[in-house]
Amino acid sequence: MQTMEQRVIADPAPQNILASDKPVEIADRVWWVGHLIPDDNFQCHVYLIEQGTESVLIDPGSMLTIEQTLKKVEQVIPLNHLKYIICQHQDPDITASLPYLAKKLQSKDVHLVTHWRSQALLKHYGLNFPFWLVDRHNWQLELEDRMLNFVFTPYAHFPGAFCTFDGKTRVMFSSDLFGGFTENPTLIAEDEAYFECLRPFHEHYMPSRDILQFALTQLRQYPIRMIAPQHGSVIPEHLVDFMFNQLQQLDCGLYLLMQEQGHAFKKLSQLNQTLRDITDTMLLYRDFKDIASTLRNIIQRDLPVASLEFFALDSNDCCVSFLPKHRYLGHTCTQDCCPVKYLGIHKQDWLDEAEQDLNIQPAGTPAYSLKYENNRLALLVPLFGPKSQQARQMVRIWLHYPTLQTDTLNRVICSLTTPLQIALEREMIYREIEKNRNEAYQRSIRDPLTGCFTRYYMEEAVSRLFALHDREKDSCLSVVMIDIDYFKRINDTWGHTLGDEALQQIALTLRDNIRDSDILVRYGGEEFLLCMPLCSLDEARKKVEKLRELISAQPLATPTGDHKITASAGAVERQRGESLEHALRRADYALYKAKYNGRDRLCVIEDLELISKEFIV
Ligand SMILES: Nc1nc2c(ncn2[C@@H]2O[C@H](COP(=O)(O)OP(=O)(O)OP(=O)(O)O)[C@@H](O)[C@H]2O)c(=O)[nH]1
Repeated sequence: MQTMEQRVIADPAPQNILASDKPVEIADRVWWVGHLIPDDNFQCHVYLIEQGTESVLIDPGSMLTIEQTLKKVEQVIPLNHLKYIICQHQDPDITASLPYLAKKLQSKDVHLVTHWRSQALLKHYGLNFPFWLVDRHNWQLELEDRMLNFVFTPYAHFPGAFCTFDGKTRVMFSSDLFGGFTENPTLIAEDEAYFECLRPFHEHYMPSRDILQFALTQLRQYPIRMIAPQHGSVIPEHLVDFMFNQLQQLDCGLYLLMQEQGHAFKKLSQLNQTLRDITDTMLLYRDFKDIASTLRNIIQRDLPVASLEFFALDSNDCCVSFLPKHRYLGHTCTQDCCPVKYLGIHKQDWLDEAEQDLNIQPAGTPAYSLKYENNRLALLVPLFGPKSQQARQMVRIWLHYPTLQTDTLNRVICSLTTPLQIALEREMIYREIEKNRNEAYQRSIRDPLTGCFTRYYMEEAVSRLFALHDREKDSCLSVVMIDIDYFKRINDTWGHTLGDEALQQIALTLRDNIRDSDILVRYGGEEFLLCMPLCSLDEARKKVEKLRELISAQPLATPTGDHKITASAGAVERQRGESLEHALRRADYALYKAKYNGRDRLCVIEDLELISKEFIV
C-alpha cells in the first residue's frame, strides 16, 4: 500500500493519467479507480472513498474494467477494508462486476448500498452481499469521519437512481447526471467547452426536462465543490455553477423524437437546438417582422428556404398577407384575390385533397403540401385551428431548390406550425386591437351626428395649423363661425329628430364644399367653426357666401312642406401669433354682428379690433 506522499494527485492536464495504472486522488481520500476503455466515448468511472476498514467503492464497473479497478483499489487499501459498495443504479456498466466481486471479497462482510428498486433487479445476480437500502436508512450513511448523503434523483435515468454527496470533501458522485460523451477523454473537465460533451448525453439519456430539473434542484441543495460523474469528466469547482446553469436550460427526451436509424446524436442535438430556437423566438420577439425573419434564419439551417410568406383570415374573413416585400406589414385583400386558394380550408377537405394529390406530405397527414408555382417550388403549410379544424392561417415557404422529404424536415415543419399559428393569431389580434383603437380615436375626434370634427380634436389640429401659420411669413389663415338661424324653431315646430336631420344636411353641405385641408368643427349645438389655412379674408368671404347660398338653396323637407334654412357667419383672418381663444372671440364677435344686423349674412372683421397684446404669443 502507498503512503500518502506516494499517491498520485490528480492533475487535470495530462490525458494519459486515465491510461495510467495508478489510482488518482481527486479529493482528500477520494480516489478515481476507473480504467480507460480504448476507443470508447462512453467511459465509466469508479470511485473509492478511503475510510479505513469502512472504505466505500462507488459504482464498481463491469467485467471490462473490474480487474484493473481492483488493482488500483489495492494500491490504496487492502481489499478486505472495503465495507460498502454503492450502486447508484443497476446498469451493467456499473454492476456487471458484482458476481466477480462477490467471489473476490468476503461478500458477507460487504454491504451493497442501493435503492429498493435497484435491489429488485440486482438480487437476480444471486449474490451473498447483504443489501443496505438507502431508503431504509434515512438516505444517510455515517462513516468514521464523514457522512454520506444520498440524493434521490428518480428517472434520471432509472426510477431508483440516486447520487451520493460526501459532506467532508463536498464531492457529489452524480451517477449519470453530469455524464458526458468524450471523444478524447480527460479525467478532469478543463473548461466550459466540456458542456458540449454533457449536452448530447443529457438530451438523449434524460427522459424529460422536468425530470432533469427535479434532479438538479435536489443536487443544488448541497454545497458541491466537485462533481464526480459516472461518465465523461470530473467537474472541478470553478465549472460547477456553469454546468448546472447550462443543464438547467436544456431540453431532454430526444429519444422520443428519434425515428431515424443509428446514433444520430449530433443531428438530434441540432434539431433540438432548432426547436428550442423556434420557441425562444416566440418568447423574445413581439414584432411579427422580427419573428418572421428570425424564423426564416432558423429553418434555413435545415431547409433551403428562399423566403417565407404568411396569410391569415381576419374576423371579417378578409385575407391579410404578410410578405417580405411589404416588410411583413399586413396587407388586406379579399379572399377571392388571396394568392393562396387553400386559405380557410377545413382539415377534412385538405385531407381529401391529399388523397388525390400525392404531393401532400407526409403521406396521410396534413402537415404541408409541396407545389410548383410559376416554376418555383413552395411548401404550403396550413395551420388548422384546434377547435374549428379550419386553416385560418397558411404559411408558404419558397425553396431555392427541391429538398428531400426527411424525418427532420417533417419535424421542423410540424414544430413550426404551433409557434407560427400563435404568432399569426397574436398579430391578427394586435391588428384588431389597433383597428378598434383607431375607430375609437375616430369616434373621439368626429361628432357622430354630423361627422364634423369635435372640439377635442380642434385643439390639437388647429394648434398645428396655427404653428405652421406662425412659421410661414406670407401665408394666411381665416377663422369662420357659422350659426344656423332660428334653429330652435325647427326643433320646437317639428321635433328634435327633424332638427337632427337639418343639422346633418347642413353639415354635409359644408363638408362637401370645403377643401380637404380645411377643418370643420361642430363647435356648439348648431354652431360650426371653419378653419381655413392658406386662405385670406377676401377668399374666405367669397367661400362663406357660397356656402350660405348653398345652405339656403337646400330647404329642409318637413311634414308641412319645405322650410328654408339660412345661416349667419362671422369671419376673421388670424393674425400671426394670435391665440386660438382670441381668434375665436373675434370670429364670434363678427357672428354676433351678423345676427344683430338681421341674420342670413356674413360679417367680417378686417381690422385688429379686439386684438390686445396679452393674446399675442
Ligand atoms: N335637434 C338638435 N337640436 C340641437 C342640437 N344641439 C343644439 N340644438 C338646439 O339648437 C337650438 C339653438 O337655439 P338658439 O341658441 O336659441 O339659437 P337659434 O334658435 O338658432 O337662434 P339664432 O342663433 O339666434 O338664430 C336649441 O334649441 C338647441 O336645443 C342637436 O344636436 N340636435
